[in-house]
Amino acid sequence: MADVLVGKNILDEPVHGIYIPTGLFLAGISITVYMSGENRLLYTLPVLFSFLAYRAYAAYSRKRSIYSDRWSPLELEDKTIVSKNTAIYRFKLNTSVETLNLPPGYHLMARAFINGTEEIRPYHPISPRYAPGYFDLMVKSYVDGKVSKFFAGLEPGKTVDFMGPVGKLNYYCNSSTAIGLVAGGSGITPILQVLNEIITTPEDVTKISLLYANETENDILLKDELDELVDKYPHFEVNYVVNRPSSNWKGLRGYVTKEMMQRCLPSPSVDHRLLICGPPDMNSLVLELANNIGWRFSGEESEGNDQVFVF
Ligand SMILES: Cc1cc2nc3c(=O)[nH]c(=O)nc-3n(C[C@H](O)[C@H](O)[C@H](O)COP(=O)(O)OP(=O)(O)OC[C@H]3O[C@@H](n4cnc5c(N)ncnc54)[C@H](O)[C@@H]3O)c2cc1C
Repeated sequence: MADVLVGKNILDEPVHGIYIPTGLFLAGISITVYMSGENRLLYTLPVLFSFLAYRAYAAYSRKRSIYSDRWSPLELEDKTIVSKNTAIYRFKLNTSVETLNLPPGYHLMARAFINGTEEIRPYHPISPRYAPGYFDLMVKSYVDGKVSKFFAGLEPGKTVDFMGPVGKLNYYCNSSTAIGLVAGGSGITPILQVLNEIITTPEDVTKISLLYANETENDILLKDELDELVDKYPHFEVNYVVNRPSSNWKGLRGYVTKEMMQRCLPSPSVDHRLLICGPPDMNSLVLELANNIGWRFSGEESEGNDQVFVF
């Protein structure tokens, strides 16, 4: 899996950090020796070999930032408030060229010690898979929540322990012709990962339809960003459904219904998939409706290739 590199950091990357300077150095020495006939310049070669040894050591001793079998503290770089109870937290990876490279639908475990007790919760990063040097978590804080409230109190410079990745979903480019996504509240996070994966892969032409349910219109997370994506990517569409809307709300109202699913999402078919992430009650309701419409699922915990997948 290839990592994205930004130009200014290309020399930090192991291969380029060795080949490019070596090539330039050798070309320079060869031309100078050829033009001047001064063979003593070849005595500079030990300098080159020392440089190569240093670059190779630096490249191979570089550590990954997150492991699946132990906790790693990562520094909060930035925090962006997106609604009254939700913020995006940007964490730094160990180097500016490392990418989290998390498959869509996979999450990280975050650990906090609250009143001396270890608390562990899962979170789905929402940044693009190959974002260099960082990843973003979007966390909704609950008044009586332990870890989500701990996040809300974090300031840049503080660290949080992470472990991962964890997950099951198998997604391959163009493996379905159309995908229906149903999200509720902060359940939008894994849905954004799948969406990101599809729209950042130019050859992926999967049609994506999102039905996003919330209590009020103020609870809709990243609405402007989602609407922008609809304008930019013709194969993506979104419908919002709000349970307690204001009188100005022009979108869908109430809880998700069978008619909404039939109108806003692809129909059940072997070429189509349905991915669902919301609070448990909403997931149960959507699965029941999906069953009525004709989607087939095992009724057990979702497996990676399931046509109907609940995160
Ligand atoms: C696979 C997975 C991925 C997740 N990814 C994200 C993510 O990217 N972003 C994110 O914000 N959350 C995500 N969550 C939820 C997250 O793991 C925590 O459960 C959430 O942050 C609350 O933890 P807490 O310790 O603050 O609350 P807890 O201390 O565990 O719960 C305390 C109280 O908080 C309230 N509460 C907690 N969770 C909910 C909820 N879902 N709906 C309504 N009230 C609730 C309830 O009143 C509850 O009694 C994910 C969950 C799973 C299973």
